[in-house]
Amino acid sequence: MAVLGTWLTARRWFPAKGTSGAVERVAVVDLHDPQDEARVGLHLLRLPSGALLQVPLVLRAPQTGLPAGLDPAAVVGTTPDGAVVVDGCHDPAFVRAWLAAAERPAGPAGSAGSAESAGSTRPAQAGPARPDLTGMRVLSGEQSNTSVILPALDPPAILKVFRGVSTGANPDVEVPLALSDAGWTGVPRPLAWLTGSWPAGDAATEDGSGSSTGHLGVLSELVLGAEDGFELACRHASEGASFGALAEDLGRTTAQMHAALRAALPSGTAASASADAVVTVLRTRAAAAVVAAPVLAGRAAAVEALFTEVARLSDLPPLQRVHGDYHLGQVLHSAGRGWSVLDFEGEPSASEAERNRPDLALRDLAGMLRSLDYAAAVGAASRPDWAEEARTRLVAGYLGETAGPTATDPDAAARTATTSALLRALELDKALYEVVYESRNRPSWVSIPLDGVDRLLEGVR
Ligand SMILES: Nc1ncnc2c1ncn2[C@@H]1O[C@H](COP(=O)(O)OP(=O)(O)O)[C@@H](O)[C@H]1O
Ligand SMILES: O=P(O)(O)O[C@H]1O[C@H](CO)[C@@H](O[C@H]2O[C@H](CO)[C@@H](O)[C@H](O)[C@H]2O)[C@H](O)[C@H]1O
Repeated sequence: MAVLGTWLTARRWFPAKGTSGAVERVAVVDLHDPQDEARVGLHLLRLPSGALLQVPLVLRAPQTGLPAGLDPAAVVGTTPDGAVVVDGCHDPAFVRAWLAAAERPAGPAGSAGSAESAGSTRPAQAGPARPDLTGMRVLSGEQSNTSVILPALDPPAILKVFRGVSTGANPDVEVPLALSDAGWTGVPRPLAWLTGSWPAGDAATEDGSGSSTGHLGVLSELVLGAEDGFELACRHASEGASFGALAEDLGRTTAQMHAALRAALPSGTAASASADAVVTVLRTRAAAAVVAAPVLAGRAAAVEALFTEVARLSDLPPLQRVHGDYHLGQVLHSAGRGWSVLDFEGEPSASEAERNRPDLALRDLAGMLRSLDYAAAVGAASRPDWAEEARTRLVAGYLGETAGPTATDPDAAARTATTSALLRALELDKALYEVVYESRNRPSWVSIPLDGVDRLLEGVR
């Protein structure tokens, strides 16, 4: 822990910025690199909040030197006995050890049935004996986790190391696996995943073993020639180019994702949501946001007034499994595949129960509407109607693909009004979350969601 020191707290993926309290190591999952004597360990650190953080490290004896091409900035420090400590995600020894230890689906995609949970007994296939790591590189973007691109693997892949680790199946393994097994091609196929165990601490374990098991990372098919949705949208905004057609297509992909989620992971609650239950969740989240970001305090009464309108709605749509943190940075666009959807982990700070809870599918659409607003701001959209056009086309694409209200439907007007009231409330909910997220992570961006909050509250008394 002394070696990690300030290196740890300065990482983009370190989630406890601005909080005090000790960070302690609770376990090390040891891995073995078949080609190197280095010690590869996945260090699991308990944060003051109780959450577990994964930090893969490679320790090398001083005389052995560093692997060729290793970024010198990946060296974290030196232990008192002289071992060089390397940030594992940058070190080929870690990737080889990970690939050797990971589980893989038995047969071709689509033949293996439904997704399994962490620690499953899905028959494993062996990993490559000598994986080709040529061109390996760590993504440097705004990520809560850490991803390593492995373009020379067969097939080309991306390894995502989960920084936040929790007991049980990680939705970012379970959901894409279920969607691909069900034949939906809008998600990159998971190729392998790693589970690990650690002492459960005070928590009671189901099997009485005193240890917890959970997913530590996933290797997925790399979408070739893909552009990140946020960068694509920002570029269109700054060039004054319409994003309408791409947004409409994204709306259709989103509706198809929701249909695939309903089919692959039925939620078991066919019943519609009650307006009271929806508003209770909205109020709880808004209250937490106001505590975390005092800049919202003056808006609390208007927020409550908008939510009260939702409490009056009847005939809400059924709940289902959703993406949970849907924004332009979670979708890729490529010429060959169109839109692909990533990252089913939900909001980074959500509890496991919150991530798996059936929800309103419109929550995802609302997230994407917020993201178009971000793209207009970050890309400094030169056309005043850029965001409005993209937003309208996104919703049109989505509703056109769902069995939404039709001209012959006698309740069409009422259902359209319910959809738009829910979308507005869910967009506000996301914007409040974003104010907290930006205050903690990118304070200079906080005005983007704050402007969104104010726009959504316009005219609300
Ligand atoms: N299968 C993939 N193919 C190509 N690029 C990917 C793939 N998965 C992720 N990426 C890239 O990695 C970035 C981060 O991935 P993501 O799963 O959203 O991680 P995080 O949860 O840390 O935000 C994406 O924005 C995208 O640029
Ligand atoms: O992708 P993550 O699961 O890590 O999501 C978190 O980080 C996102 C930032 O990368 C954050 O998204 C917010 O900023 C985006 C632009 O960078 C914007 O497109 C999104 O609409 C906005 O919410 C996300 O909220 C957070 O959970």
